[in-house]
Amino acid sequence: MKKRDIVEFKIDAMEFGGNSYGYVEDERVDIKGGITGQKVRVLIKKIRKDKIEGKLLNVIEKSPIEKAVTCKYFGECGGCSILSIPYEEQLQIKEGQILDLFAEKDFIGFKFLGVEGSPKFHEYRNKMEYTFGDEEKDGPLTLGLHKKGRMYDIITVDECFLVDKDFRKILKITVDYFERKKIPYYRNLTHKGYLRNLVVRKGLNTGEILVNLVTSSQMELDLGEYVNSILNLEIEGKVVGILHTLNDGLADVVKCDELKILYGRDYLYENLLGLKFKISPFSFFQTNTKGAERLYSIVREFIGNEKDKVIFDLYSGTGTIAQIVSKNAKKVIGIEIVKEAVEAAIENAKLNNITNCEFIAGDVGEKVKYLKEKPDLIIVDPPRPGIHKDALKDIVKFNAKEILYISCNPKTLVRDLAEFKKANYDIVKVKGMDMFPNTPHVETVVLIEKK
Ligand SMILES: C[S@@+](CC[C@H](N)C(=O)[O-])C[C@H]1O[C@@H](n2cnc3c(N)ncnc32)[C@H](O)[C@@H]1O
Repeated sequence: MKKRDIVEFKIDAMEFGGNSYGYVEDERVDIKGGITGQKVRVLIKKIRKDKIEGKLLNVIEKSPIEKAVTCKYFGECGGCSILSIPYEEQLQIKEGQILDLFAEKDFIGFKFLGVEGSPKFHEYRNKMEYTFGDEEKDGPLTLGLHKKGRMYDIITVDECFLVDKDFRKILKITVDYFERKKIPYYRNLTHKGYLRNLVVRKGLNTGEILVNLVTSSQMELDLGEYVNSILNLEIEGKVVGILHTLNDGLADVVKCDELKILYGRDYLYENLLGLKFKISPFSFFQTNTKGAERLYSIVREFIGNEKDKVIFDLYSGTGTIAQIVSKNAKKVIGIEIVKEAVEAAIENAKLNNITNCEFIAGDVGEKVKYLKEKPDLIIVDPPRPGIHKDALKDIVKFNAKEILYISCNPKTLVRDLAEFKKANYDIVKVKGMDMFPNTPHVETVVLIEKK
């Protein structure tokens, strides 16, 4: 086998995160995407001593496990890559992936409670970040998701069932409006153009919707007519704010240079487990509301009913977990790097009449070592890269009896658990919660205890 060869093989197994592999003449080839049992055509991209990497060109034969009904964009769109696998089997695959990763580190003797399915399998997302573009050179304006494996081609996904009807209607009216006006989209190659993203957020329990149009500052456009078209839409929810974010950053990510409120307010409210949360446009909030209610209930179950604990909530976002566990606590201290999320957390605690939570803005790696309290329980919920090794060293120094680790990446989770094990922590309980049906991702909750 050599670089640029095109090979065909059957996929042997899928790994956590969406990669899979198969064998060509006893040599393992790793690819992005793919489902166990599919016969695929693959372009060999890299041959290294320890690894051969290929690019999936197309699926020649479906896998026998692909029995579920898919959507019209399946196979072309980069989202929902395992939609064709029946949901029960998706959960089994995720369970196997978590257990494999734990086994690779020789973790044994813990209670594994399986992977719980999301209460909603379709229309579960409360936030979508759509991109403006086109599907073919100089074709009509599109607004939606990236085509699979293509950086610059965008498919309009106005029939996508990851979100509810309101999202689909807002997307459709937006793309039609700007196509009619012939407004150019921002091209990432030349950095010229205006329309960049449309971010829609909805409180699934309150019905409140926030629409955020993200553009460059290369044009000055009167957006009054667009705002009215959104406000006149017949939808189930209620649009509480229409925002205009200016972003002249070169990277293809939503970043805010300036935020203008075109209508209403720049936040929405969501209710979760009897608490009210104010969510600002750029703060982290779990994207599967019904799944988040289950995830946080698992957190409550894992920490038990013992009262008067001192709890740290590290990587606290808008303070959801801190407030949910506050009933069991004498005091909760949250640390979060996004300043506006901390401001929202403080406001949220006031809104919920919670007086025993304190939130600190900053990097866990810098702030945690200065905390004076002695925690009984430390909750960590880091982003995908996991806990920075220096922060982990400082966390361990607190000698807390229990640590509850919530992770959206079981690979970095097991890496960090191995460090906690070295510091004399034992894994007690593990449970997966599927916050992301039809995608290769899964959330894992782990309780560890000091020996
Ligand atoms: C997976 S989210 C968890 C948020 C929150 N626990 C929740 O359930 O909504 C991870 C959070 O960590 C924050 N974060 C990322 N790196 C950080 C760091 N070095 N220090 C503090 N917070 C960080 C992110 O902004 C994000 O809000």
